[in-house]
Formats: sequence, structure tokens, C-alpha cells
Amino acid sequence: MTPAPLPAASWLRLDRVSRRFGAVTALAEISFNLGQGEILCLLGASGCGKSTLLRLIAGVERPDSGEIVLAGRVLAGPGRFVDPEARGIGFMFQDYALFPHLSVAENVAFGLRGAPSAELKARVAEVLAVAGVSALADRYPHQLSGGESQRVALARALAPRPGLLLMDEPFSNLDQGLRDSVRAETLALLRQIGVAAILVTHDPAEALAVADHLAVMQAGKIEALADPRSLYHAPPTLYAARFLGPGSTLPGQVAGGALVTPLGRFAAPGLAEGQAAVAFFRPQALALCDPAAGAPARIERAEFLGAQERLVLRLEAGGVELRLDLPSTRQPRPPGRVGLRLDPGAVQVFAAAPETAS
Ligand SMILES: Nc1ncnc2c1ncn2[C@@H]1O[C@H](COP(=O)(O)OP(=O)(O)OP(=O)(O)O)[C@@H](O)[C@H]1O
Repeated sequence: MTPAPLPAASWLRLDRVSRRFGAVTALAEISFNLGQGEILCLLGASGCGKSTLLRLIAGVERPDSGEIVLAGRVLAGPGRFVDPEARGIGFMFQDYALFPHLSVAENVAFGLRGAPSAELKARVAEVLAVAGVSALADRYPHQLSGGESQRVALARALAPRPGLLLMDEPFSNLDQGLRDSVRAETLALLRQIGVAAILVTHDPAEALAVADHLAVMQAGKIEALADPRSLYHAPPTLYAARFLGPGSTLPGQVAGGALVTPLGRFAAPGLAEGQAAVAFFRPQALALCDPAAGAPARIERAEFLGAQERLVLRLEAGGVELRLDLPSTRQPRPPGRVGLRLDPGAVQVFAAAPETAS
């Protein structure tokens, strides 16, 4: 449950940061480190505290306790609070729209107010070029497509050379195809420039695709924090496992140090003899075989997912519902009786929560 530490070379450091709103604890003792140029994704259900965390780092909210340090400077802590505009942090928020009455170039120049005019012009031109929107410099926001607006918003955020970029669901207003390409371009650009960024998203696929470090949040806490691959394949909790993508659970009881299930015995370190537990695995960990060669099950239905087909199966022993992914074919796989094998290396065993033990 305790989040794994992030890199030793810490550019942004949060130390036991908490924030309450009346009776609601929006954030409880959040700690992590982020290295320079790294991308952290915050993923979690609505209300888990993602936006509050960004707002505390941005400086539009104050923590009740704890410390926030960026580039060696304490931004918030006991007796210390740096105003948002003095933090050197850029924003790309869903509702942080471009100024409609300013041209693209003026929007980008906005964060550079006070810089000498020649320097300002050069920086605007540079950052528009980097974001691939030089040709749009004289247009106004209403003359831009959704993807172009996002690129301009990114250029505006990057113009003052922020030490950290905060992004709250920045791609969620774009439709799927555009979202993927704008996201890929944005992330490539951030990596090229080497700016550290925190991205809030509801979308596990987005978080897995872009993050160097991925934090799954729940009820004001970081439930799990690691690189996306580790988190997806070896989640520390059942909540994190489920949040990151589909999977099945198979209930059983611990006997002789292993969880005993109809699909095999799986090591259950740390769990007590006789304890109720569940095996969790991803759809790709199951394979079909002859009913005589594996655990017999029935295919109840097939869900067509495009490249893949997800079979929904019911185990004959215990009647548990399981999911299995196969490359899709032209004809759907008909319902019927099959055997199932489970790759033991792809199974995680967790103590059963009360609702999963039955
Ligand atoms: N200004 C506020 N006053 C009172 N409660 C607040 C305030 N801001 C946030 N909260 C509460 O704090 C908790 C965390 O809210 P937050 O907006 O950080 O969640 P979130 O994970 O960003 O949610 P979403 O994904 O829906 O944006 C919620 O219970 C919310 O109702």
C-alpha cells in the first residue's frame, strides 16, 4: 500500500501534503518525488483528489500541512507560501481556455509580459515553431480547430520556460483519433524539451501510454505508484489492478502457502492458512485448450473489440465468470464448451476484500 519512492534525483518533492475541506479529507499525507524531465500521471476515480493535488502544486490552494519543493525551492510549507505566478509552473487545463480576444501570438506572449520586446518576439516565434503552429500566429482562437487550440495552449504554457507543467485532462475535449495524435505530439515535445510534467487523467490507457511514473489515487491517498509496466503487470493492490484495466478474479482459500483455485495453485506469500483470497489476472493470461486438458468452462458470449475478441466464460467448477482475449477473426467464436489454462506467472494473489470473498 505504501507508494514506491520515485527517483533519487528529485526535482519536485511532496512531503506528507494534506488538504481537508470541512469534513472531507481531499488529500491525506501525499509524498512523492519527481525527477527533472519526467512525466507523472495521476489516475483515479472522480473525487479521489487529483485536481486538488494539482491545485496545491500550482499554488491556487494551500496545503493544511506538508511541504512542496520545486527545484530546491520550498513553494509551500510551514510558514512559507509562494504565490502561483512566482512558482515557474505552466498549466494546461481543460477549462484554462485561450483568451478569445487575443491572437495566437498574443496568447503565447501573455505569459511573457514584462520581457524586453525583442526577446519576447523571439521567444514567441520559437515556441510557436516548436509546437508546429507558426502559420497560425495571427489567427484568433475561434479560427482554430480543437487540435490546433491544444497546440497553442501548449505553446503558451511552455513559453515562460516553466520548471514544471501541470496538465488536467488536457485532451479530454478532443475526439478519440485527434486525442491520440495530439497527445503523442504533446508528449514527444515535452520529452524533447525535457520539462517535468504531471498529467491528470481518468483514462487508464492514456496513463499507461504516456507516464514514466503512474500514481493510482483513491480517497485522497496514493494507492500505488510505479512505472506503468510494473503497475499493470504486478499491481500492489486489487483496487489498482482493476483500475488499470480489465481482469478476472478467482476466489479460493490459502492452503499450504498457496491459493487453491479450479485453475491451479498460486503462491500466496504473507497470507494466513485458511484465509480467503483471490487470484487476479489479465484477460491475456488465460488460454483455451481441450476441455479434457484444462479446467472446463463454457463460452457465454464474445465481445468484438476490433483487433481483439474478448470471450466471457463461465467456469464449470464454482461458476465464476472469466474473460479471455484472442485475436479477433471474421466470424465470432460460437458459444460452447472449452478448457482453460492459466499462466501462473501472470497471476497475482490478494487477500479477499469482504465483497470478493463470497
Ligand atoms: N473547494 C472545495 N470545497 C469543498 N470540497 C472540495 C473542494 N474541492 C474539492 N473538494 C472535495 O475534495 C475531494 C477531491 O476533489 P478533487 O476535485 O480533487 O477530485 P478529482 O479526483 O480531481 O475529481 P474529478 O476527477 O471528478 O475532477 C472531493 O470529495 C471534492 O468534493
